[in-house]
Amino acid sequence: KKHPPLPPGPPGEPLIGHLRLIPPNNQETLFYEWGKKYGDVIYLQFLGRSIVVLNSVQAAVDLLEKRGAIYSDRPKFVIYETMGWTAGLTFFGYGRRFQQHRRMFEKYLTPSKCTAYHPIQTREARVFLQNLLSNPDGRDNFIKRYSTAVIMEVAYGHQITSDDDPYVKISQDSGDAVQNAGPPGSTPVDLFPFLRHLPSWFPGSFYAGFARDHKYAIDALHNYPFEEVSKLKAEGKGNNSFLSAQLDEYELKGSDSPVTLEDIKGASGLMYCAGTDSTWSTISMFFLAMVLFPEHQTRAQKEIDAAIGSGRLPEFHDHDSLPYIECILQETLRWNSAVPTGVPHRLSEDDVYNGMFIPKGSLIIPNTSDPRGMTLDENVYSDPFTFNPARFLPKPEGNGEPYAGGPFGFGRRICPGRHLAHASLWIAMASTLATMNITKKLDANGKEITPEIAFTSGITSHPRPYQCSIKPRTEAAKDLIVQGYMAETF
Ligand code: HEM
Repeated sequence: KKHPPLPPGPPGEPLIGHLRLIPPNNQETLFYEWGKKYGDVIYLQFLGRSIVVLNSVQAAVDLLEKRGAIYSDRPKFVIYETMGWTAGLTFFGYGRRFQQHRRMFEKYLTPSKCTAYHPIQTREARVFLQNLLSNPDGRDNFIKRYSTAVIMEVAYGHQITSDDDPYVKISQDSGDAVQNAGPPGSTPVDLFPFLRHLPSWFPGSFYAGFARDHKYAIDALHNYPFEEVSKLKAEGKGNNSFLSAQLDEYELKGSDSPVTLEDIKGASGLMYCAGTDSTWSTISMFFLAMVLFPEHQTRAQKEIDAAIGSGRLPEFHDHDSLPYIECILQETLRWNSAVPTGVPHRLSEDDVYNGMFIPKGSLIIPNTSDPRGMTLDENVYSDPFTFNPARFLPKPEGNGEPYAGGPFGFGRRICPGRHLAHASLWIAMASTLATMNITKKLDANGKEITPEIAFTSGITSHPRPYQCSIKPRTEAAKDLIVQGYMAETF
């Protein structure tokens, strides 16, 4: 059949295409390099499977949003399925089950519903500050604990009070499993599902073995909270959570319920999983940015001092009087966001874009929020590698540049947790800036240690471990942290 030419791309090898050219990790960097050479839309091929990488927001909006009816399917996530993700929205194709799960999430996570979770976020932000005060070197663990605590309470109504809590273990094991499961939807096993049946030493099968070994963690994530909340409900003590609300609706609708108990388990497990690592990673990026670009920290602190003084901690109602904090949040998402190559979409019909033929079944990878991808577009962002929150302020104070499109995905699959995520990020950032100074650590010779800008690879990307010094800004700030913690937890 005659069709227009495929999008441009690097030459592949006979039969195997680009199989050997695409690295298993940090693919986004290579995609960006190819994008600069071949254009915004590049075509790759793995043993006959088409992959299209989108390197500009324009192309992603044109295809994933404007043509959402055919670009919202997902490829098969064989690795995640093997691991036990059989009822999670992220992994559903575009169809009835997708619509049902999407409704469950959207109904529970509207901007106005999300204001009901502010007290949880505020309390956990205060606990976070107290933890930083007691042990600044535990920063990354405390960020993780904060992100986990918020989403765990929203999803399951469970409040973490100690590290021995069984939910903490479940969260650690499931987080490790997801984080190390390879590029989502594009490992060799995802592209050639027969590999899942071969032993993990067989070339290309490694992630299938990994998935089998970690299924226990994903099963526990689905079953344990479900059983705990069901038990509470049986005792007439249901809690205020996504899981409990879904069970209430299920009971109310009885046999007319459009979803099953498996759907409810899957949706709550996914909410927990999708919301934890991404928030944790984004707050870690924020700390890294504050160490490397201290001038913006100083400017934000001046803004906080002028707007709310130094006699109390920030609250959500301060949001509109702290525009620079919002710019810092947005710049963190642009500079280095948590999900660098998004989650791949799948094209469900042949399409033609700007004279290029995109075949049905292509895996569409939006090279989104990484600085090496769309947000590095020099036509949109001046000096794009530099962390500069002022770029968003209107001219002449700033550059009037737009917030990054893409950190939360695109079109009909855009992240349904983005309002909750935004609030978690905002209160953590504002509270930290109001009370702490984040600076470079000194080595044994008194020389500053400059953290490297480097990231892990996986469905979410974290800064590689780095050191920094975190100290209260003043004695008064220290008192505020302690008082805030006591007021929230006793
Ligand atoms: C900073 C935090 C977060 C970031 C950067 C982020 C980013 C993303 C991205 C890039 C996608 C893929 C969208 C696409 O396919 O086009 C996504 C999907 C998703 N996110 Fe988030 N997310 C965050 C927090 C959350 C939270 C807090 C929740 C839940 C409360 C959540 C739930 C989901 C779900 C369920 C999906 C799958 C949507 C679908 O397939 O239709 N995310 N997220």
